[in-house]
Amino acid sequence: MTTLYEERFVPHPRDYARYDTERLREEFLVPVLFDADKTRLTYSHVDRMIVGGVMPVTKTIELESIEPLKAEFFLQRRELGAINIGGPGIVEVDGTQYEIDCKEAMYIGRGARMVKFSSRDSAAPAKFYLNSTPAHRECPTRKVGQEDAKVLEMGAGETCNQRVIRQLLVKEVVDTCQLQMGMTELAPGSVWNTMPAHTHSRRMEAYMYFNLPEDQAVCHFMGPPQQTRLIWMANEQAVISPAWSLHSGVGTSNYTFIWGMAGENLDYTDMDFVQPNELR
Ligand SMILES: O=C(O)C(=O)C[C@H](O)C(=O)CO
Ligand SMILES: [Zn+2]
Repeated sequence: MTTLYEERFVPHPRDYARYDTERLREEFLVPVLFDADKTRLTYSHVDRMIVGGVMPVTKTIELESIEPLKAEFFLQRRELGAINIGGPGIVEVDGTQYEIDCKEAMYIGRGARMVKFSSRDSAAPAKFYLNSTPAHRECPTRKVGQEDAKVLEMGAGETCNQRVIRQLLVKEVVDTCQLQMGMTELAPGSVWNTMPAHTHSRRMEAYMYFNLPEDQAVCHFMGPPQQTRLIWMANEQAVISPAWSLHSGVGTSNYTFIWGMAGENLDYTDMDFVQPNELR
């Protein structure tokens, strides 16, 4: 088996408030994304986003449909974003090859039948982080490099949240149905992401932390702003944030993360902010 998957359902915020540490992790944390020569997928019923990873080492990995999709091929009714966080890689879509280096993205539109992932060098394998959502129309497949990103400078050293947001798959850069993705890099010495925190009940979100030293951790905050909980996360793990939850984190060291969203609109700026002194 090249593809391993699991299915997650939608927790209610009233039930969430009673979860213990283990249950919180079972429902929201995606602990393993990358496995040599495998595709790992988590099908969340939160806006039906699939969060996953492909790490081709010794072979080319084809994106396979999974049983819950009941589809002839993976992208029959879906769109896909893939961001490489490893060594140089190649994404092939219906016979066309795209060279995807570290921190570069691919958007693959609905209807693409054959998607393949490979690495240039098995000693430095590519690691493609995937987000996929249902799509109602076909948008053109294209590569999105760092130079194409819309860049936002956020935060300040004084509040330990200085960071650069690179919006890769957003409506100003690429045409998508509902998927948005990008990458946020913290400045050295800054540890807080997404602070001040926000919610956006119009969209769910998934975060994937990387470039975090193996012996360090990110403490990820979630929940309604008046009832927050935390999940301790390691390098290259993801977390699912339902539309009722905020999503913010603090690291014991420097890190970068990829965010991906799906839902009602494609308006990145549509957020309801919560100031730090309002959180509970
Ligand atoms: O550091 C940040 O702030 C973010 O990266 C915020 C995310 O992009 C986000 O939550 C978008 O809704
Ligand atoms: Zn958000």
